Amino acid sequence: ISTNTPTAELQALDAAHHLHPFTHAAALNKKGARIITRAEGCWLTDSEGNRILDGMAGLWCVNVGYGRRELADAAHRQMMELPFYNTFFQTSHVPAIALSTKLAELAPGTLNHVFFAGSGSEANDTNLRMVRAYWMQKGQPERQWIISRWNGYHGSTVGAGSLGGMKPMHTQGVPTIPGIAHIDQPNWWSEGGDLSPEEFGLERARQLEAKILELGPENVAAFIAEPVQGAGGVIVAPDSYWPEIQRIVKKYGILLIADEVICGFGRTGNWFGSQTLGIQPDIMTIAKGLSSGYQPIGGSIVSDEVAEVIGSMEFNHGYTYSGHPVACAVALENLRILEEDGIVDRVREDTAPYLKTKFEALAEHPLVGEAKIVGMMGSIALTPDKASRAAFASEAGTVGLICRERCFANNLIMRHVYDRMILSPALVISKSEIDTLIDRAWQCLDETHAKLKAEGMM
Ligand SMILES: Cc1ncc(COP(=O)(O)O)c(CNc2cccc(C(=O)O)c2)c1O
Repeated sequence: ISTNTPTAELQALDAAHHLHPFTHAAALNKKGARIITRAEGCWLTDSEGNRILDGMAGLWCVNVGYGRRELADAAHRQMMELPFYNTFFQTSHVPAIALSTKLAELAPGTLNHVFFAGSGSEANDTNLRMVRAYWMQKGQPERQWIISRWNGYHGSTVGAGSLGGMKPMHTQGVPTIPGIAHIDQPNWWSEGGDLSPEEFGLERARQLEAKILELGPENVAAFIAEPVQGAGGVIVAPDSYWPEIQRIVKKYGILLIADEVICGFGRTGNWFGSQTLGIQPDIMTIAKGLSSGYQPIGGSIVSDEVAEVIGSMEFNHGYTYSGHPVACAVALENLRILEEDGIVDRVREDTAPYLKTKFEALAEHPLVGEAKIVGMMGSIALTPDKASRAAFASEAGTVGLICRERCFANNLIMRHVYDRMILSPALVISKSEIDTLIDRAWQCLDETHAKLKAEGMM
């Protein structure tokens, strides 16, 4: 089979043999998957020849856009030179050395050491083991608890899935692993009630201090959080949140892990979301934009202090593909493109401000309650009543799904998270493509609104 195989045949084979992530297979197989065959810049082509504007950069990851030949060439060169060797057993290789050196240069503060993995989930599993080992090595083995947030997302391995706060992932027969506690998320739109955003931000941040005191400060190892929650619906915390979190982690001397899998590599207008939000983490989780998704790679960038402690023991952890040479070579070339094409600077100075103005104007639509965007990651909250910030009477996600279907019908990809619509385009999106994207978003919202009224759903 090939990209020229008829769609129906591809869909039948897909239904017969291929199991998809986070999918109800029987339902998908009834309608058949959409087959994406090619992509260029911000545009996808499917097996029916439709050209689709990808408002999600794949899965928040194709930061430099599709079709960058330099990345394919980097992969080919490396494959011809050294297609694989491991970094276990006292060995290393140029791609892993070069990439970790580049990341140390780009990362803020003393974040100068990189432990590689094949994905963001695996990197967060590294962090789980690393922070526990760190405190054992420091002579405080009772510091076991790791605190994270409900509706935070840190991946899908058993460890990362436990760190995350997506309850449906904790109810499939694999409970969360011991030693992980969750506090509430800083989602003012859905959970702020009558508090102002500023009051709410402080209240939610202070849940961390309350949880630390409940567990006993001497028993707490770390706090993990996304600078801006991504898969949770692009939840932008009120301005009062992060300074308070920073104060609390410093006060109790616990490690701060910033999960930059989505926020990293220009997504928020700086190299890292931590820089945009004013966070000083001890560890940063990276993946996605690290290679723009052209190769599977993730990692943990850790501080001099953490590296020194971990480095004074046999750290019994790692993966076959930790520092895979081809993945590292492609990631390095990807960072070179981001830097030399000035993409991160142009996002911050030019295209993100342009997008922000047009994106926030979506809040004028009758269906849209709030529109929040940081750099190139934004979300709108759909609501039947803006003033009360009410949820729809239908099951959460029903309206979001309708709107997503309207997007596909209009050859635009936006993700829905319950009844929020998400945007996270490639960082190379042009102003005219932003105009097209926003025009289509308005169209989708109008069609969704019409459908809801026709069906008496609002
Ligand atoms: C903040 C964060 N941390 C870790 C991971 C896990 O990375 P891997 O998937 O490479 O193991 C993620 C991944 N985020 C992610 C992955 C797949 C789908 C969606 C979605 O929003 O639909 C989001 C993420 O967003």
